Amino acid sequence: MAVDIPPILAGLLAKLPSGSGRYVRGDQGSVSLSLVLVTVAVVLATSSLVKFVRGLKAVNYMPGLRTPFSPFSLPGVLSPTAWWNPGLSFLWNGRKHHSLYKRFNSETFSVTPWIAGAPLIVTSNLDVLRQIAFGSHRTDFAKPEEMSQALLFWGQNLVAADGDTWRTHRRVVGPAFNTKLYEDVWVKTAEIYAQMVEEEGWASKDTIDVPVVQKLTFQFALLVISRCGFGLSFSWFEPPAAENGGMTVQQALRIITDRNTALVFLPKWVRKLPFKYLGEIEAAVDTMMTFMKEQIARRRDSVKSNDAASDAFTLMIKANEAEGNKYALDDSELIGNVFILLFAGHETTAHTLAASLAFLACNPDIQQEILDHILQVVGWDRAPAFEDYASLDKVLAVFLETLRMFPSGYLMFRQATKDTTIKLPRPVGEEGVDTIPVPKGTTMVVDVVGLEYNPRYYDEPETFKPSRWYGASKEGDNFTAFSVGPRECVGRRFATSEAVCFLTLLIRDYKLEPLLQKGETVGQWKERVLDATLFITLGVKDTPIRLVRREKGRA
Ligand code: HEM
Repeated sequence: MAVDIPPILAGLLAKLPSGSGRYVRGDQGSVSLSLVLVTVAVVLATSSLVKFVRGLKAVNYMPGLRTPFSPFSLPGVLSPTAWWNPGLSFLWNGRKHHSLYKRFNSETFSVTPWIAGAPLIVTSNLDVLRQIAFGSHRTDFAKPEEMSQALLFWGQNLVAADGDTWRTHRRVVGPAFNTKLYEDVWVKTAEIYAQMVEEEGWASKDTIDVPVVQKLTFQFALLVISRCGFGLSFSWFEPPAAENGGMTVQQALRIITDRNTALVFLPKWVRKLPFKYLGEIEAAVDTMMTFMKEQIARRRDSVKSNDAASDAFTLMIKANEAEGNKYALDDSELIGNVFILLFAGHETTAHTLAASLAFLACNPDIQQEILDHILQVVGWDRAPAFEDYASLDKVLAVFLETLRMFPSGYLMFRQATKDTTIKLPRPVGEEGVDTIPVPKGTTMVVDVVGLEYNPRYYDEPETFKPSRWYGASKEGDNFTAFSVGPRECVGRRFATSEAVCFLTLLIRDYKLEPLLQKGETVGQWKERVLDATLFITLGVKDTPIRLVRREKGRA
Protein backbone atom coordinates (compact mmCIF):
# COMPACT_ATOMS: atom_id res chain seq x y z
CA MET A 1 0.00 0.00 0.00
CA ALA A 2 1.43 3.41 -0.91
CA VAL A 3 0.51 6.83 0.40
CA ASP A 4 0.89 10.21 -1.26
CA ILE A 5 3.25 12.51 0.54
CA PRO A 6 4.34 16.08 -0.12
CA PRO A 7 7.01 16.25 -2.85
CA ILE A 8 9.52 17.95 -0.58
CA LEU A 9 9.41 15.03 1.87
CA ALA A 10 9.40 12.55 -0.98
CA GLY A 11 12.57 14.17 -2.31
CA LEU A 12 14.25 13.79 1.03
CA LEU A 13 13.14 10.19 1.33
CA ALA A 14 14.47 9.41 -2.10
CA LYS A 15 17.92 10.42 -0.93
CA LEU A 16 17.82 7.92 1.95
CA PRO A 17 19.48 4.52 1.44
CA SER A 18 16.64 2.43 0.10
CA GLY A 19 17.75 -1.16 0.84
CA SER A 20 16.37 -3.33 -1.94
CA GLY A 21 14.90 -0.27 -3.66
CA ARG A 22 11.44 -1.78 -3.53
CA TYR A 23 10.00 0.87 -1.23
CA VAL A 24 10.94 4.25 -2.68
CA ARG A 25 9.52 5.82 -5.77
CA GLY A 26 10.81 9.34 -5.13
CA ASP A 27 10.32 10.35 -8.78
CA GLN A 28 6.54 9.97 -8.41
CA GLY A 29 6.28 11.54 -4.95
CA SER A 30 4.86 8.29 -3.58
CA VAL A 31 6.45 5.76 -1.21
CA SER A 32 5.44 2.61 0.60
CA LEU A 33 3.72 2.95 3.98
CA SER A 34 6.38 0.90 5.72
CA LEU A 35 9.12 3.29 4.66
CA VAL A 36 7.09 6.25 5.84
CA LEU A 37 6.53 4.51 9.16
CA VAL A 38 10.22 3.68 9.51
CA THR A 39 11.14 7.26 8.67
CA VAL A 40 8.60 8.69 11.09
CA ALA A 41 9.89 6.30 13.75
CA VAL A 42 13.48 7.39 13.12
CA VAL A 43 12.53 11.07 13.26
CA LEU A 44 10.53 10.53 16.47
CA ALA A 45 13.27 8.46 18.06
CA THR A 46 15.87 11.10 17.21
CA SER A 47 13.78 13.95 18.53
CA SER A 48 12.96 11.92 21.68
CA LEU A 49 16.64 11.23 22.18
CA VAL A 50 17.50 14.91 21.75
CA LYS A 51 14.68 15.87 24.13
CA PHE A 52 15.82 13.28 26.63
CA VAL A 53 19.47 14.37 26.56
CA ARG A 54 18.45 18.03 26.93
CA GLY A 55 16.13 17.02 29.77
CA LEU A 56 18.91 15.21 31.60
CA LYS A 57 21.04 18.32 31.29
CA ALA A 58 18.19 20.52 32.58
CA VAL A 59 17.94 18.40 35.74
CA ASN A 60 21.72 18.22 36.03
CA TYR A 61 21.66 14.40 35.60
CA MET A 62 19.97 14.11 38.98
CA PRO A 63 18.77 10.54 39.65
CA GLY A 64 15.08 10.05 39.02
CA LEU A 65 12.35 8.66 36.80
CA ARG A 66 12.88 8.35 33.05
CA THR A 67 9.46 8.14 31.47
CA PRO A 68 7.83 8.65 28.07
CA PHE A 69 5.48 11.35 29.41
CA SER A 70 5.64 13.81 32.24
CA PRO A 71 3.04 12.74 34.83
CA PHE A 72 1.59 16.27 34.53
CA SER A 73 1.34 16.30 30.72
CA LEU A 74 -1.92 15.47 28.95
CA PRO A 75 -0.69 12.09 27.61
CA GLY A 76 0.73 11.29 31.06
CA VAL A 77 -2.59 12.04 32.74
CA LEU A 78 -4.72 10.28 30.11
CA SER A 79 -2.59 7.11 29.69
CA PRO A 80 -3.17 4.28 32.14
CA THR A 81 -0.86 4.18 35.14
CA ALA A 82 1.66 1.38 34.56
CA TRP A 83 5.34 0.61 35.11
CA TRP A 84 6.15 2.83 32.12
CA ASN A 85 3.74 5.67 33.03
CA PRO A 86 3.75 6.96 36.63
CA GLY A 87 0.40 8.77 36.17
CA LEU A 88 -0.88 11.73 38.14
CA SER A 89 -1.06 9.79 41.42
CA PHE A 90 2.58 8.64 41.49
CA LEU A 91 3.49 11.02 44.32
CA TRP A 92 0.52 9.81 46.35
CA ASN A 93 1.35 6.16 45.65
CA GLY A 94 4.96 6.68 46.70
CA ARG A 95 4.17 8.35 50.03
CA LYS A 96 4.22 5.24 52.25
CA HIS A 97 7.59 4.90 53.99
CA HIS A 98 8.64 7.73 51.67
CA SER A 99 9.36 4.90 49.23
CA LEU A 100 9.57 7.06 46.11
CA TYR A 101 12.35 9.15 47.62
CA LYS A 102 14.11 6.19 49.23
CA ARG A 103 14.58 4.78 45.74
CA PHE A 104 16.83 7.71 44.94
CA ASN A 105 18.25 8.13 48.46
CA SER A 106 17.25 11.78 48.43
CA GLU A 107 14.30 14.05 49.24
CA THR A 108 14.60 15.47 45.73
CA PHE A 109 14.64 13.59 42.43
CA SER A 110 14.13 14.33 38.75
CA VAL A 111 11.61 13.27 36.12
CA THR A 112 12.97 13.24 32.58
CA PRO A 113 10.36 12.51 29.93
CA TRP A 114 11.45 11.58 26.44
CA ILE A 115 8.20 12.12 24.51
CA ALA A 116 5.87 14.66 26.18
CA GLY A 117 6.23 17.23 28.93
CA ALA A 118 8.99 19.22 30.55
CA PRO A 119 11.81 17.80 32.67
CA LEU A 120 11.11 18.31 36.36
CA ILE A 121 12.86 18.43 39.69
CA VAL A 122 10.52 17.13 42.36
CA THR A 123 11.11 17.85 46.04
CA SER A 124 9.65 16.93 49.41
CA ASN A 125 12.16 19.03 51.32
CA LEU A 126 11.09 22.11 53.25
CA ASP A 127 14.38 23.98 52.76
CA VAL A 128 14.01 23.60 49.00
CA LEU A 129 10.39 24.82 49.22
CA ARG A 130 11.69 27.90 51.05
CA GLN A 131 14.31 28.51 48.34
CA ILE A 132 11.85 28.44 45.48
CA ALA A 133 8.32 29.32 46.63
CA PHE A 134 8.65 32.92 47.74
CA GLY A 135 8.17 34.46 44.28
CA SER A 136 10.47 36.04 41.74
CA HIS A 137 11.02 39.22 43.79
CA ARG A 138 12.77 37.11 46.46
CA THR A 139 14.17 34.14 44.54
CA ASP A 140 15.22 33.09 41.03
CA PHE A 141 11.98 31.13 40.65
CA ALA A 142 8.56 32.24 39.43
CA LYS A 143 5.25 30.53 38.77
CA PRO A 144 5.44 28.94 35.29
CA GLU A 145 3.67 31.14 32.78
CA GLU A 146 1.63 28.37 31.14
CA MET A 147 0.19 27.41 34.55
CA SER A 148 -0.65 31.01 35.37
CA GLN A 149 -2.38 31.43 31.99
CA ALA A 150 -5.00 28.89 33.03
CA LEU A 151 -5.80 31.01 36.08
CA LEU A 152 -6.30 34.25 34.18
CA PHE A 153 -9.74 33.57 32.78
CA TRP A 154 -11.46 36.17 34.98
CA GLY A 155 -8.55 38.60 35.08
CA GLN A 156 -5.08 38.94 36.61
CA ASN A 157 -5.04 37.82 40.23
CA LEU A 158 -2.98 37.07 43.29
CA VAL A 159 -2.48 33.36 42.58
CA ALA A 160 -1.31 33.79 38.97
CA ALA A 161 0.76 36.96 39.42
CA ASP A 162 4.46 37.10 40.19
CA GLY A 163 7.11 39.72 41.00
CA ASP A 164 5.94 43.33 41.21
CA THR A 165 2.49 42.48 39.85
CA TRP A 166 2.05 40.01 42.71
CA ARG A 167 3.06 42.68 45.22
CA THR A 168 0.47 45.12 43.84
CA HIS A 169 -2.24 42.45 44.11
CA ARG A 170 -1.20 41.40 47.59
CA ARG A 171 -1.47 45.04 48.79
CA VAL A 172 -5.14 45.02 47.83
CA VAL A 173 -6.14 41.42 48.60
CA GLY A 174 -4.00 41.00 51.76
CA PRO A 175 -5.85 43.63 53.88
CA ALA A 176 -9.20 41.94 53.16
CA PHE A 177 -7.96 38.94 55.14
CA ASN A 178 -8.26 40.39 58.62
CA THR A 179 -10.00 39.58 61.91
CA LYS A 180 -13.19 41.26 60.72
CA LEU A 181 -13.42 38.81 57.80
CA TYR A 182 -12.62 35.78 59.98
CA GLU A 183 -15.32 36.78 62.43
CA ASP A 184 -17.72 37.11 59.50
CA VAL A 185 -16.67 33.62 58.33
CA TRP A 186 -17.40 32.24 61.79
CA VAL A 187 -20.81 33.86 62.07
CA LYS A 188 -21.86 32.89 58.53
CA THR A 189 -20.59 29.33 58.99
CA ALA A 190 -22.87 28.95 62.02
CA GLU A 191 -25.81 30.42 60.05
CA ILE A 192 -25.23 28.10 57.09
CA TYR A 193 -24.91 25.12 59.43
CA ALA A 194 -28.35 25.94 60.87
CA GLN A 195 -29.70 26.36 57.33
CA MET A 196 -28.26 22.96 56.33
CA VAL A 197 -29.79 21.16 59.34
CA GLU A 198 -33.17 22.72 58.64
CA GLU A 199 -33.31 22.36 54.88
CA GLU A 200 -31.89 18.81 54.89
CA GLY A 201 -34.70 17.94 57.34
CA TRP A 202 -32.31 16.65 60.03
CA ALA A 203 -34.12 18.32 62.92
CA SER A 204 -36.72 15.56 63.13
CA LYS A 205 -34.29 12.63 62.74
CA ASP A 206 -32.10 10.78 65.24
CA THR A 207 -30.05 8.98 62.62
CA ILE A 208 -29.04 10.43 59.27
CA ASP A 209 -27.29 8.42 56.58
CA VAL A 210 -25.18 10.54 54.27
CA PRO A 211 -24.05 8.40 51.31
CA VAL A 212 -21.48 10.93 50.03
CA VAL A 213 -20.47 13.50 52.60
CA GLN A 214 -18.64 15.54 49.93
CA LYS A 215 -22.06 16.58 48.60
CA LEU A 216 -22.61 18.40 51.89
CA THR A 217 -19.12 19.80 52.36
CA PHE A 218 -18.85 21.13 48.78
CA GLN A 219 -22.24 22.83 49.08
CA PHE A 220 -21.27 24.14 52.51
CA ALA A 221 -17.92 25.59 51.42
CA LEU A 222 -19.52 27.14 48.31
CA LEU A 223 -22.12 28.91 50.43
CA VAL A 224 -19.50 30.16 52.90
CA ILE A 225 -17.22 31.56 50.17
CA SER A 226 -20.24 33.04 48.36
CA ARG A 227 -21.33 34.85 51.49
CA CYS A 228 -17.99 35.85 52.96
CA GLY A 229 -16.14 36.26 49.67
CA PHE A 230 -18.84 37.76 47.44
CA GLY A 231 -21.43 38.91 50.01
CA LEU A 232 -24.13 36.70 48.41
CA SER A 233 -26.71 34.94 50.58
CA PHE A 234 -27.84 31.77 48.85
CA SER A 235 -30.37 29.18 49.94
CA TRP A 236 -29.11 25.66 50.76
CA PHE A 237 -31.06 24.15 47.89
CA GLU A 238 -30.79 26.01 44.62
CA PRO A 239 -33.97 27.78 43.49
CA PRO A 240 -35.21 26.38 40.13
CA ALA A 241 -34.88 29.56 38.04
CA ALA A 242 -34.75 33.34 38.22
CA GLU A 243 -38.06 35.21 38.25
CA ASN A 244 -37.52 36.25 34.61
CA GLY A 245 -36.84 32.60 33.70
CA GLY A 246 -33.11 33.23 33.20
CA MET A 247 -30.18 31.79 35.09
CA THR A 248 -29.86 32.84 38.74
CA VAL A 249 -26.55 34.05 40.11
CA GLN A 250 -26.53 31.00 42.40
CA GLN A 251 -26.96 28.66 39.41
CA ALA A 252 -24.31 30.55 37.48
CA LEU A 253 -21.83 30.28 40.32
CA ARG A 254 -22.50 26.57 40.78
CA ILE A 255 -22.04 25.89 37.06
CA ILE A 256 -18.81 27.88 37.03
CA THR A 257 -17.38 26.00 40.03
CA ASP A 258 -18.55 22.55 38.83
CA ARG A 259 -17.29 23.07 35.28
CA ASN A 260 -14.22 25.12 36.09
CA THR A 261 -11.82 22.72 34.35
CA ALA A 262 -13.75 22.91 31.07
CA LEU A 263 -14.04 26.66 31.41
CA VAL A 264 -10.37 27.20 31.98
CA PHE A 265 -8.82 24.62 29.67
CA LEU A 266 -11.13 24.52 26.63
CA PRO A 267 -10.38 27.09 23.91
CA LYS A 268 -12.94 29.88 23.64
CA TRP A 269 -14.34 28.65 20.30
CA VAL A 270 -15.16 25.22 21.75
CA ARG A 271 -17.43 26.89 24.30
CA LYS A 272 -19.43 28.34 21.40
CA LEU A 273 -20.32 24.87 20.02
CA PRO A 274 -24.04 24.01 20.18
CA PHE A 275 -24.01 21.70 23.21
CA LYS A 276 -26.19 22.33 26.26
CA TYR A 277 -23.28 21.72 28.65
CA LEU A 278 -21.16 24.36 26.89
CA GLY A 279 -24.07 26.76 26.36
CA GLU A 280 -24.76 26.75 30.10
CA ILE A 281 -21.13 27.61 30.78
CA GLU A 282 -21.35 30.58 28.40
CA ALA A 283 -24.61 31.75 29.99
CA ALA A 284 -23.11 31.36 33.48
CA VAL A 285 -20.05 33.42 32.52
CA ASP A 286 -22.25 36.19 31.06
CA THR A 287 -24.52 36.22 34.12
CA MET A 288 -21.57 36.42 36.52
CA MET A 289 -19.69 39.06 34.55
CA THR A 290 -22.71 41.37 34.39
CA PHE A 291 -23.40 40.76 38.04
CA MET A 292 -19.81 41.40 39.15
CA LYS A 293 -19.60 44.69 37.25
CA GLU A 294 -22.79 45.92 38.93
CA GLN A 295 -21.47 44.78 42.29
CA ILE A 296 -18.20 46.71 41.92
CA ALA A 297 -20.11 49.94 41.26
CA ARG A 298 -22.42 49.29 44.22
CA ARG A 299 -19.60 48.45 46.59
CA ARG A 300 -17.63 51.53 45.61
CA ASP A 301 -20.63 53.61 46.66
CA SER A 302 -21.09 51.73 49.92
CA VAL A 303 -17.38 52.08 50.76
CA LYS A 304 -17.60 55.85 50.11
CA SER A 305 -20.66 56.17 52.34
CA ASN A 306 -18.93 54.15 55.12
CA ASP A 307 -21.82 51.71 54.98
CA ALA A 308 -19.68 48.80 53.86
CA ALA A 309 -20.26 45.09 54.48
CA SER A 310 -17.41 42.87 55.72
CA ASP A 311 -17.16 40.35 52.87
CA ALA A 312 -13.76 39.94 51.15
CA PHE A 313 -14.97 41.61 47.96
CA THR A 314 -16.00 44.80 49.78
CA LEU A 315 -12.84 44.79 51.91
CA MET A 316 -10.76 44.48 48.74
CA ILE A 317 -12.53 47.42 47.13
CA LYS A 318 -11.95 49.40 50.31
CA ALA A 319 -8.21 48.62 50.24
CA ASN A 320 -8.14 49.39 46.52
CA GLU A 321 -9.75 52.82 46.94
CA ALA A 322 -7.19 53.59 49.65
CA GLU A 323 -4.31 52.82 47.25
CA GLY A 324 -5.05 55.91 45.12
CA ASN A 325 -4.27 55.69 41.41
CA LYS A 326 -0.70 54.46 41.55
CA TYR A 327 -1.19 50.91 42.84
CA ALA A 328 -4.95 50.47 42.47
CA LEU A 329 -6.28 47.46 40.57
CA ASP A 330 -8.67 47.93 37.68
CA ASP A 331 -12.13 46.32 37.57
CA SER A 332 -10.99 43.24 35.67
CA GLU A 333 -8.24 42.62 38.25
CA LEU A 334 -10.71 43.04 41.09
CA ILE A 335 -13.02 40.49 39.44
CA GLY A 336 -10.02 38.20 38.82
CA ASN A 337 -9.23 38.25 42.52
CA VAL A 338 -12.76 37.64 43.71
CA PHE A 339 -13.00 34.57 41.46
CA ILE A 340 -9.62 33.25 42.47
CA LEU A 341 -10.80 33.26 46.07
CA LEU A 342 -13.71 31.13 44.98
CA PHE A 343 -11.52 28.59 43.20
CA ALA A 344 -8.61 28.59 45.65
CA GLY A 345 -10.87 28.42 48.67
CA HIS A 346 -13.87 26.28 47.83
CA GLU A 347 -12.65 22.86 46.71
CA THR A 348 -9.61 22.78 49.02
CA THR A 349 -11.67 23.47 52.12
CA ALA A 350 -14.54 21.18 51.07
CA HIS A 351 -12.18 18.23 50.48
CA THR A 352 -10.45 18.75 53.83
CA LEU A 353 -13.74 18.98 55.72
CA ALA A 354 -14.94 15.72 54.13
CA ALA A 355 -11.66 14.00 54.99
CA SER A 356 -11.84 15.32 58.58
CA LEU A 357 -15.28 13.75 58.97
CA ALA A 358 -13.98 10.49 57.50
CA PHE A 359 -11.09 10.34 59.98
CA LEU A 360 -13.34 11.20 62.93
CA ALA A 361 -15.92 8.59 61.91
CA CYS A 362 -13.39 5.76 61.96
CA ASN A 363 -11.44 6.99 65.01
CA PRO A 364 -14.08 6.96 67.81
CA ASP A 365 -11.53 7.54 70.59
CA ILE A 366 -10.21 10.68 68.95
CA GLN A 367 -13.76 11.84 68.24
CA GLN A 368 -14.63 11.39 71.93
CA GLU A 369 -11.53 13.35 72.97
CA ILE A 370 -12.53 16.19 70.66
CA LEU A 371 -16.12 16.17 71.93
CA ASP A 372 -14.88 16.37 75.55
CA HIS A 373 -12.68 19.29 74.55
CA ILE A 374 -15.59 21.09 72.82
CA LEU A 375 -17.77 20.61 75.88
CA GLN A 376 -15.03 21.91 78.12
CA VAL A 377 -14.63 25.07 76.03
CA VAL A 378 -18.20 25.74 74.88
CA GLY A 379 -20.48 23.41 76.85
CA TRP A 380 -23.78 22.04 75.58
CA ASP A 381 -25.94 25.12 75.60
CA ARG A 382 -24.33 28.17 74.16
CA ALA A 383 -23.38 28.73 70.54
CA PRO A 384 -19.63 28.59 69.91
CA ALA A 385 -18.35 32.17 69.52
CA PHE A 386 -15.54 33.53 67.37
CA GLU A 387 -13.64 34.29 70.59
CA ASP A 388 -13.53 30.50 71.27
CA TYR A 389 -11.38 29.87 68.20
CA ALA A 390 -8.05 30.02 70.05
CA SER A 391 -9.32 27.70 72.82
CA LEU A 392 -10.70 25.14 70.36
CA ASP A 393 -7.19 24.12 69.38
CA LYS A 394 -7.96 20.40 69.39
CA VAL A 395 -10.69 20.90 66.79
CA LEU A 396 -8.23 22.88 64.69
CA ALA A 397 -5.72 20.06 65.21
CA VAL A 398 -8.12 17.57 63.57
CA PHE A 399 -8.37 19.80 60.50
CA LEU A 400 -4.60 20.38 60.31
CA GLU A 401 -3.73 16.71 60.76
CA THR A 402 -6.28 15.78 58.09
CA LEU A 403 -4.77 18.36 55.77
CA ARG A 404 -1.31 16.97 56.48
CA MET A 405 -2.41 13.49 55.43
CA PHE A 406 -4.60 14.65 52.52
CA PRO A 407 -3.11 18.00 51.46
CA SER A 408 -5.77 19.38 49.14
CA GLY A 409 -3.29 21.76 47.48
CA TYR A 410 -0.91 18.91 46.68
CA LEU A 411 1.37 20.46 44.07
CA MET A 412 3.24 23.73 43.69
CA PHE A 413 5.11 24.54 40.50
CA ARG A 414 7.95 27.00 40.03
CA GLN A 415 10.28 27.72 37.11
CA ALA A 416 13.86 29.04 37.18
CA THR A 417 13.90 32.57 35.76
CA LYS A 418 17.68 32.39 35.16
CA ASP A 419 20.54 29.93 35.47
CA THR A 420 20.70 29.44 39.21
CA THR A 421 21.33 26.89 41.98
CA ILE A 422 19.47 25.19 44.80
CA LYS A 423 20.93 23.82 48.00
CA LEU A 424 19.85 20.26 48.75
CA PRO A 425 20.24 19.07 52.34
CA ARG A 426 21.80 15.58 52.40
CA PRO A 427 19.62 12.68 53.55
CA VAL A 428 18.78 12.36 57.26
CA GLY A 429 21.84 11.22 59.17
CA GLU A 430 24.30 12.85 56.77
CA GLU A 431 25.76 16.29 57.41
CA GLY A 432 25.84 19.17 54.93
CA VAL A 433 24.18 20.30 51.73
CA ASP A 434 24.85 19.81 48.02
CA THR A 435 24.60 22.74 45.62
CA ILE A 436 22.84 21.80 42.40
CA PRO A 437 22.85 23.99 39.27
CA VAL A 438 19.38 24.64 37.86
CA PRO A 439 19.35 26.01 34.30
CA LYS A 440 16.91 28.77 33.33
CA GLY A 441 13.48 27.38 32.45
CA THR A 442 13.73 24.20 34.56
CA THR A 443 10.49 23.38 36.35
CA MET A 444 10.52 22.57 40.06
CA VAL A 445 7.62 20.72 41.66
CA VAL A 446 6.94 20.83 45.38
CA ASP A 447 5.38 17.49 46.26
CA VAL A 448 3.24 18.52 49.23
CA VAL A 449 2.23 14.89 49.89
CA GLY A 450 5.92 13.92 50.03
CA LEU A 451 6.64 16.86 52.32
CA GLU A 452 3.82 15.93 54.69
CA TYR A 453 4.87 12.26 54.81
CA ASN A 454 8.57 13.05 55.13
CA PRO A 455 9.96 11.27 58.22
CA ARG A 456 12.47 14.11 58.64
CA TYR A 457 9.58 16.28 59.85
CA TYR A 458 7.05 13.89 61.37
CA ASP A 459 7.25 10.77 63.50
CA GLU A 460 4.90 8.05 62.26
CA PRO A 461 3.80 10.16 59.27
CA GLU A 462 1.24 7.58 58.16
CA THR A 463 -0.65 7.72 61.47
CA PHE A 464 -3.55 10.12 62.03
CA LYS A 465 -2.44 11.95 65.17
CA PRO A 466 -4.18 15.29 65.70
CA SER A 467 -2.35 15.56 69.05
CA ARG A 468 0.79 16.62 67.16
CA TRP A 469 -0.98 19.96 66.55
CA TYR A 470 -2.54 20.52 69.97
CA GLY A 471 -1.88 24.10 71.00
CA ALA A 472 -1.31 25.16 67.39
CA SER A 473 -4.02 27.84 67.24
CA LYS A 474 -1.38 30.55 67.41
CA GLU A 475 -0.81 29.75 63.72
CA GLY A 476 2.83 28.63 64.04
CA ASP A 477 5.02 28.40 60.97
CA ASN A 478 5.58 24.68 61.41
CA PHE A 479 2.45 23.70 59.48
CA THR A 480 3.36 23.56 55.82
CA ALA A 481 0.33 22.39 53.80
CA PHE A 482 -0.68 26.04 53.24
CA SER A 483 2.89 26.68 51.98
CA VAL A 484 5.24 28.98 53.88
CA GLY A 485 6.65 32.50 53.59
CA PRO A 486 5.31 35.53 51.74
CA ARG A 487 3.35 33.39 49.25
CA GLU A 488 1.73 31.13 51.78
CA CYS A 489 -2.04 30.76 51.48
CA VAL A 490 -3.73 34.08 52.16
CA GLY A 491 -6.96 32.19 52.94
CA ARG A 492 -5.47 29.98 55.66
CA ARG A 493 -7.27 31.61 58.58
CA PHE A 494 -10.46 31.85 56.46
CA ALA A 495 -10.36 28.08 55.97
CA THR A 496 -9.49 27.25 59.59
CA SER A 497 -12.17 29.60 60.99
CA GLU A 498 -14.78 27.92 58.81
CA ALA A 499 -13.51 24.44 59.69
CA VAL A 500 -13.30 24.95 63.46
CA CYS A 501 -16.79 26.43 63.62
CA PHE A 502 -18.33 23.74 61.37
CA LEU A 503 -16.64 20.80 63.10
CA THR A 504 -17.45 22.13 66.58
CA LEU A 505 -21.14 22.41 65.74
CA LEU A 506 -21.39 19.06 63.98
CA ILE A 507 -19.38 17.01 66.50
CA ARG A 508 -21.37 18.46 69.40
CA ASP A 509 -24.69 17.63 67.72
CA TYR A 510 -23.90 14.25 66.15
CA LYS A 511 -21.77 11.19 66.66
CA LEU A 512 -20.07 10.35 63.37
CA GLU A 513 -19.85 6.71 62.30
CA PRO A 514 -18.73 5.02 59.10
CA LEU A 515 -21.78 4.11 57.00
CA LEU A 516 -20.91 0.51 56.14
CA GLN A 517 -22.03 -1.53 53.15
CA LYS A 518 -23.65 -4.89 53.86
CA GLY A 519 -21.02 -7.16 55.44
CA GLU A 520 -18.31 -4.49 55.33
CA THR A 521 -15.94 -4.04 58.27
CA VAL A 522 -14.64 -0.68 59.47
CA GLY A 523 -11.21 -1.74 58.21
CA GLN A 524 -12.62 -2.31 54.72
CA TRP A 525 -14.46 1.02 54.89
CA LYS A 526 -11.16 2.73 55.70
CA GLU A 527 -9.46 1.03 52.75
CA ARG A 528 -12.27 2.19 50.50
CA VAL A 529 -12.51 5.77 51.72
CA LEU A 530 -9.12 6.85 53.04
CA ASP A 531 -7.43 6.88 49.67
CA ALA A 532 -6.82 9.83 47.40
CA THR A 533 -8.89 11.10 44.55
CA LEU A 534 -6.97 13.80 42.78
CA PHE A 535 -6.92 16.09 39.81
CA ILE A 536 -6.58 19.82 40.43
CA THR A 537 -6.99 19.30 44.17
CA LEU A 538 -6.71 16.20 46.35
CA GLY A 539 -9.28 14.67 48.68
CA VAL A 540 -10.54 11.37 50.07
CA LYS A 541 -12.79 9.07 48.07
CA ASP A 542 -16.58 9.42 48.32
CA THR A 543 -17.27 9.18 52.03
CA PRO A 544 -20.44 7.52 53.38
CA ILE A 545 -21.12 8.45 57.02
CA ARG A 546 -23.89 8.04 59.55
CA LEU A 547 -24.78 10.87 61.91
CA VAL A 548 -26.33 9.80 65.21
CA ARG A 549 -27.88 12.61 67.23
CA ARG A 550 -26.22 13.06 70.61
CA GLU A 551 -28.32 13.22 73.70
CA LYS A 552 -27.70 16.66 75.10
CA GLY A 553 -26.01 16.51 78.52
CA ARG A 554 -24.53 13.01 77.90
CA ALA A 555 -21.05 13.04 76.38
C1 HEM B 1 -7.81 23.78 53.18
C2 HEM B 1 -7.86 24.86 52.46
C3 HEM B 1 -6.72 25.46 51.68
C4 HEM B 1 -5.52 24.93 51.30
C5 HEM B 1 -4.98 23.55 51.59
C6 HEM B 1 -4.81 25.94 50.57
C7 HEM B 1 -3.53 25.78 50.06
C8 HEM B 1 -2.81 26.78 49.45
C9 HEM B 1 -1.45 26.68 49.01
C10 HEM B 1 -0.58 25.43 49.15
C11 HEM B 1 -1.10 27.86 48.44
C12 HEM B 1 0.25 28.21 47.80
C13 HEM B 1 0.19 27.90 46.32
C14 HEM B 1 1.47 28.25 45.59
O1 HEM B 1 2.27 29.06 46.07
O2 HEM B 1 1.66 27.73 44.47
C15 HEM B 1 -2.25 28.72 48.50
C16 HEM B 1 -2.29 30.01 48.01
C17 HEM B 1 -3.43 30.78 48.00
N1 HEM B 1 -4.65 30.48 48.58
FE1 HEM B 1 -5.09 28.82 49.61
N2 HEM B 1 -5.61 27.04 50.47
C18 HEM B 1 -6.78 26.80 51.14
C19 HEM B 1 -7.84 27.67 51.33
C20 HEM B 1 -7.93 28.92 50.78
C21 HEM B 1 -9.04 29.82 50.94
C22 HEM B 1 -10.27 29.53 51.80
C23 HEM B 1 -8.77 30.93 50.18
C24 HEM B 1 -9.58 32.18 49.99
C25 HEM B 1 -10.74 32.43 50.52
C26 HEM B 1 -7.47 30.72 49.57
C27 HEM B 1 -6.84 31.61 48.74
C28 HEM B 1 -5.52 31.50 48.31
C29 HEM B 1 -4.84 32.52 47.54
C30 HEM B 1 -5.44 33.82 47.03
C31 HEM B 1 -3.52 32.07 47.37
C32 HEM B 1 -2.38 32.80 46.65
C33 HEM B 1 -1.57 33.59 47.69
C34 HEM B 1 -0.36 34.31 47.09
O3 HEM B 1 0.26 33.80 46.17
O4 HEM B 1 -0.05 35.39 47.60
N3 HEM B 1 -7.00 29.50 49.95
N4 HEM B 1 -3.29 28.05 49.13
